Amino acid sequence: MKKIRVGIFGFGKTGKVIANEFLNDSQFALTWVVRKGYADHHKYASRLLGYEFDAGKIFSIEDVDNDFFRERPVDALVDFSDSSGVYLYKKAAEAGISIVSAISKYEQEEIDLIKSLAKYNRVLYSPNITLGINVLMVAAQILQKIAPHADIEIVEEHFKGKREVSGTAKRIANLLGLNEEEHLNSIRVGGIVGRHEIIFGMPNQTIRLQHESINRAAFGQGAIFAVKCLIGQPPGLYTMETIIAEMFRQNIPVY
Ligand SMILES: NC(=O)C1=CN([C@@H]2O[C@H](COP(=O)(O)OP(=O)(O)OC[C@H]3O[C@@H](n4cnc5c(N)ncnc54)[C@H](OP(=O)(O)O)[C@@H]3O)[C@@H](O)[C@H]2O)C=CC1
Ligand SMILES: O=C(O)C1=N[C@H](C(=O)O)C[C@H](O)C1
Repeated sequence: MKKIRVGIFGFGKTGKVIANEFLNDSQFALTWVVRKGYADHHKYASRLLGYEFDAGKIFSIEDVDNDFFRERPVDALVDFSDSSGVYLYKKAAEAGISIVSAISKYEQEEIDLIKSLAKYNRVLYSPNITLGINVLMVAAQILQKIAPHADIEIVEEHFKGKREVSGTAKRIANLLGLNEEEHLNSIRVGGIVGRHEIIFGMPNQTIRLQHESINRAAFGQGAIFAVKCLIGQPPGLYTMETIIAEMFRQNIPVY
């Protein structure tokens, strides 16, 4: 069976784990990895991750010229780099490559660029690409409608070095119509990969919806799920939330 060819932007804390998940999935062929600098330039991500075969040749963003995507065709580009990577998407989209962006925080200009590419290509954007957090986001919106008077607070916990507020938590606040300044609480401790909790406070009961990524492989499995979802789809802007919401609709229990 023809493998799904994937190229990855980013080979940092998360990108390395994402590359490993794709290398471990026989349905995929990791074709290249693009990173910002020249570290490990033209080495293979597979070898750096301990495999005995060559896959995922490493390039720098400086190598991504007008012919890069045509000379190294893939079916999907998976981005775990930096918001600046979005400015390379147009070349990929014009080469017919589906785009899965897992960048957690974009400025409006970058969102607008992604929307413009979605007019003629498949683009999936997800600030948190785990299956679990997107189930939590859909469930929270349903719960808010069921209990419209509940007090709601968001707590996000990440590793000590994460400077920015969680893009996931910002997205949750936006979905629930909450003021981030007032209802989003950030904690930075140790090596926490990512934990998000939405607390619904009512007079006589509290409901806590919580998701914890205990290994960055969760993001890799989410990216694999996302790439597979885009196969065969028409051009458009997709999100994990819309895909999971449809799965909710199809699986609501009937009593
Ligand atoms: N949506 C989701 O579920 C998740 C999203 N993320 C997001 O992924 C991003 C990366 O996170 P993390 O791995 O921790 O960050 P790191 O800083 O550890 O790694 C960033 C990587 O991106 C590379 N890079 C930077 N700029 C570019 C560019 N313009 N083009 C290509 N590569 C580039 C860096 O290259 P170099 O090595 O040369 O410096 C590095 O390899 C963040 O935005 C984070 O929020 C993370 C986890 C989950
Ligand atoms: O930087 C990270 O690691 C993560 N970033 C995303 C965010 O900011 O929401 C998603 C995940 O929580 C991990």
